[in-house]
Amino acid sequence: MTYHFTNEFHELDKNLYQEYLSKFFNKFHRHIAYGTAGFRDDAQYLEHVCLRVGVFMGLFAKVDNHKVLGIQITASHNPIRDNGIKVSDFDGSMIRPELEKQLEVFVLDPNLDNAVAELVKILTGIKGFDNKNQGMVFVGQDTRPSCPKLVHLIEQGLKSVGTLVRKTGEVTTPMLHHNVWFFNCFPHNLSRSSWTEQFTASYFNTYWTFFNEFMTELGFKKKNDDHILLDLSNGVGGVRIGPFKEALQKYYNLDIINDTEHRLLNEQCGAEFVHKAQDYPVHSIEKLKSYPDISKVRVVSYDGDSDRIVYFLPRSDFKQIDLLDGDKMISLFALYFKKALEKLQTKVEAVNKTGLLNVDLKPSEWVIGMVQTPYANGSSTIYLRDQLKLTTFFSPNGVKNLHPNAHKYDIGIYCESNGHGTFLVKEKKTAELEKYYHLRSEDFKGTPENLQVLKEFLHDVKQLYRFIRVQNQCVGDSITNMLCIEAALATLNMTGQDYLNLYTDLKCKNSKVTIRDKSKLKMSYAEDVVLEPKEIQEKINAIVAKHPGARAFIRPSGTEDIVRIYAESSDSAQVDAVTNEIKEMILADKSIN
Ligand SMILES: CC(=O)N[C@H]1[C@@H](OP(=O)(O)O)O[C@H](CO)[C@@H](O)[C@@H]1O
Repeated sequence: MTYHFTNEFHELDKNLYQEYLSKFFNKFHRHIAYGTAGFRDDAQYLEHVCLRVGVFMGLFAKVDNHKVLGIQITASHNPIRDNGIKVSDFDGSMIRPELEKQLEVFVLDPNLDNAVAELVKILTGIKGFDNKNQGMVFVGQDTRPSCPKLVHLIEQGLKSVGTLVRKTGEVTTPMLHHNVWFFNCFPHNLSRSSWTEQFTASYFNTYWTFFNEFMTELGFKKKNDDHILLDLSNGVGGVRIGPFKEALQKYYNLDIINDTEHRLLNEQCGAEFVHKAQDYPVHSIEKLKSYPDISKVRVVSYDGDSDRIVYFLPRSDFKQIDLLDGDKMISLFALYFKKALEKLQTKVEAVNKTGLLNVDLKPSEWVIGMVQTPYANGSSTIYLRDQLKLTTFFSPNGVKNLHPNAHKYDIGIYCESNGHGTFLVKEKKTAELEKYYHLRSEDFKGTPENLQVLKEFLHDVKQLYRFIRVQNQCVGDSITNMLCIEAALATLNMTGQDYLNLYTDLKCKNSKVTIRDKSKLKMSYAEDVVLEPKEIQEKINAIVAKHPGARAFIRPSGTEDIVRIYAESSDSAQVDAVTNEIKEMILADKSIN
């Protein structure tokens, strides 16, 4: 194989690339796709992929000489032997769709010259691209043993095209995305040569500052018998929770389990386990038994890289849990925003009558859009659409699909049922609120009644602004979602039980089955109808028709070599029956086996 990078590429090291490529390409013996959340596989098959992703991102980084891109090595909820690669665009969100497709082509092309030439053609069409630029990429990792080697290969790929690398060490995936967003999009005093820990510290400083202000303004006081028990899935969250753990004691009695045994990553613990098994994570029961009043406890589980979160309420017999999943979380956020906007509208009208301020905010016109996947519990959609009267939209699975759909609304709230999601508020809307953030009623002159109206308006507008700033809007983030859930519950004066009672979940089951070739299944846009082979969907329809009130679908997983089966109904026996019948039908079907 020969490589003809042009000399124009800054500090190009062809030999370095050649050496690594010959060593690792032969291990690359199977098709690898950019799945639901980036590349993911058994770590031993990712060496070549890392090298290629490094070259790709190194070239993409040359679009901007002053900004940075990000790469995170993690396989999130997967077993410890797996690993994966997630990539961040300049705005801190997942890489733009056109380049995501190209990245897959780039990794699979056996001819590197070809791959580079094609990529450069595309990058040339992006404003700012200049192959003499020296880009920079932040590279983070989770706690898996395979990470150091894969990070090293990413680094070699980046360096081979002359791009600068800043290794941020063990960080959660949302922290990596935050660091990129913060450096590129938020006002700060850092430069590319600042200490890595200064970027990382910005994460705590940004979100904690706004949360702390929010809770202080609310007058929230710690209650002695309320406890939060945090399960960190033995993942990278355990490495980075420290400052939050300490600071949060101001408002909550917070205990942490499953934070340091990294070799037991995701085993019987964490958000994926709790969501799928609907069971207590390991070590939680002993801890729960030590609390005086279990009805006052909320258990919170993060996944391995801390981008997903679920809550649950324990029961006194420790046999079942009451799950508060991603659908419940966004229902709470929707309720918070709906009430906050309604209240703010009345405050705007009142303050405008005082003549002290001329406020041009129109909160009642802001559009809140809810984006869910077909895995969303049917009851949540009914609550959001019929009770809260909000727009609901169904997107394919995977944050990369939900996120852009949520961008269409003034406030776009999205989440996968498993707890992966966030809310997005248009920058223009956030700026409209920010205008009032530094105003103080003490600096105005007027009657006491008018000043009181002004004070109340400023309180509400600032609280809404702070709430928005507590959220990491790049990707789903367990830490910031937890802060937002707690801030919303405190504002709405809701207990864990009130949160659970927002609506009653239908019974549901997520199961998996392995077939010979999952790629034979061609799916509809939202991935809940099998388009090909047609007969499979007909058979599913026939099974579901036998169980009135049930809903079920199958879809090939984008992160594992399996097909997922989802079934829901108000009757759990029916859920089991539908699941089993679909499972048997799939295993017996010759067209996919
Ligand atoms: C049903 C389900 O839980 N699917 C998960 C899972 O994707 P699959 O493509 O279904 O394997 O992993 C993704 C990445 O973590 C997550 O975004 C998604 O929600």
